[in-house]
Amino acid sequence: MFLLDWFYGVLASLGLWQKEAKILFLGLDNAGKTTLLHMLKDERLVQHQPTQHPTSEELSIGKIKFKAFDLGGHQIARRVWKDYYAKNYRSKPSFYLCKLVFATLFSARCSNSTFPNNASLAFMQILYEVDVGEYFTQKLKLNNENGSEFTGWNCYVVFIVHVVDAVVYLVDAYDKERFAESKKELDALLSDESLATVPFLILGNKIDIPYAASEDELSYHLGLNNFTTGKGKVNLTDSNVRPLEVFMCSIVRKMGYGDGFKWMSQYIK
Ligand SMILES: Nc1nc2c(ncn2[C@@H]2O[C@H](COP(=O)(O)OP(=O)(O)OP(=O)(O)O)[C@@H](O)[C@H]2O)c(=O)[nH]1
Ligand SMILES: [Mg+2]
Repeated sequence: MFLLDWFYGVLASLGLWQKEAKILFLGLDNAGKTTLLHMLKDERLVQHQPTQHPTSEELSIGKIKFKAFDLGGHQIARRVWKDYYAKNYRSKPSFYLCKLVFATLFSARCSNSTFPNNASLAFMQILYEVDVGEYFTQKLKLNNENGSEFTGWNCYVVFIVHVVDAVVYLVDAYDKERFAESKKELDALLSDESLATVPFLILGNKIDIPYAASEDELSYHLGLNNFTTGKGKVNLTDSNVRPLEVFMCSIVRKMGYGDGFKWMSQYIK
């Protein structure tokens, strides 16, 4: 499995190995989302047709999930954009109480004192792709078909659903005429309550093209000068500040985005 090994290697080098990252790739049409996704997936440069209608693609390898949304730049597609992340993805952990009857499934394996044990919690995590929060159990006396009594449990679990871990927002740094348009869409994302705590990695792509914008120029036009939180290791845990940084890159030259992902990975739990 050369490809898989290689991919794990890449994810490790980007700091994402062993992280359950759900990352949205957003940005105007033609910014390079699909190119980046496929570069991360198989290091191949593929020419893609522009996305005419909003589409999503989820890559899942091991514990890592990339969820990519190519949302097209035309007006109709953009109206759907907000609906996409607002309805389907909530960044803040949302809680729901789930009642699971594990009597038949786990009672044989658990002693009274250890249910739910690590194995059953891991099972729930895998089954529901969530973190397990608080839980409490209720002991039950149950009967087998043959009438004999055995102990079972109702287990009430609060699942923590981390729906989006980060947003990678791509901007075509060469296409200066569309900076205002890109800013408008980015502003809408940044001011949306449902994405309030989500780290944003802004990638200024296509710097291999002469006269592409510099980082300063792009940050200025996107209105981010006062909002970037610092490259390198910056601890923002107690600050209530959303991690946000701009990294310039060229996906075709395979440069720049690696540093961005490494920066972002420190904010993915
Ligand atoms: N010069 C240059 N071109 C790039 C780079 N990255 C992507 N492109 C080109 O930009 C164009 C758009 O790339 P896509 O990946 O299809 O863009 P997208 O964001 O998925 O666009 P939509 O699907 O329309 O939303 C393609 O022709 C890519 O080859 C880069 O780093 N440098
Ligand atoms: Mg695309």
